[in-house]
Amino acid sequence: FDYNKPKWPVPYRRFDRRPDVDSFCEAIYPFCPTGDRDGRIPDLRDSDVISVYRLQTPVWEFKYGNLLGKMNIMHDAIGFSSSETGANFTMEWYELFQLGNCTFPHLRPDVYAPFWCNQGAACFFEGIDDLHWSQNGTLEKIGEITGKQFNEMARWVQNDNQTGIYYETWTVRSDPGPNATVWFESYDCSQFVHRTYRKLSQLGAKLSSRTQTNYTKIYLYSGEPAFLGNDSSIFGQPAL
Ligand SMILES: CCCCCCCC/C=C\CCCCCCCC(=O)OC[C@@H](O)COP(=O)(O)OC[C@@H](O)CO
Repeated sequence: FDYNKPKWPVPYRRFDRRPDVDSFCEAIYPFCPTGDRDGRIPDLRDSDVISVYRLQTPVWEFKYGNLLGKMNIMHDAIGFSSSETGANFTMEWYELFQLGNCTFPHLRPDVYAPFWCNQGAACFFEGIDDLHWSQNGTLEKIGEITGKQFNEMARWVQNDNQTGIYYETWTVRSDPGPNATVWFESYDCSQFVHRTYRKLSQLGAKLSSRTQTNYTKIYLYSGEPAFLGNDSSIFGQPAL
């Protein structure tokens, strides 16, 4: 235990590689249908000038319009537009098996521990669906970056995507008050957008929004969590 490191929030756990998904997990909609199967991101010319866009729309907007937007349940993404080629791109991070699977586990008859289908991943694809983002949300230019900065960001996204695997819907804190302790941060679409903005800023990009940007959080309030052990020590699944 490192007494110099704050105990809370518990750091998000990263992994060496993304595991195969269990066939038990079913997606209602295919994940990243028009993105590259291996998550590749095209290399742009270093001298290119890329416009960067803040994208926001209600979760499931393509199916329910502004329904969840009325409850401020919003999805966040980033858009890019190359001045040299005119190509547009959307980059977002979301669940492989939808939000419900990342918010609540399954109880399976043959498995003692709660079973999660909660992988999330980055999705990069050509095109920006202007209407999808602008009609109930936001599509705002927030800056320009060079092709070189874009390419370095792309390499960072691919490593981030191989190590940050599990979507976490809940932000867990001690109480609703302003001085609450955060026990666990969420790990969702908006966190990816924040990490990417931070990486672009580290690469020297200047990004700014003319309007206040609000991000969706759902809170779970709890006393100080105690570590109980891992699944096998808690749920005692006999060796299969
Ligand atoms: C049986 C359904 C149960 C649903 C339970 C949901 C309970 C949680 C309630 C509120 C959650 C608030 C936190 C959600 C953060 C949303 C930000 C985010 O991570 O969005 C990612 C996805 O949810 C967005 O999904 P889509 O709208 O499908 O967008 C993907 C689309 O853009 C692909 O092109």
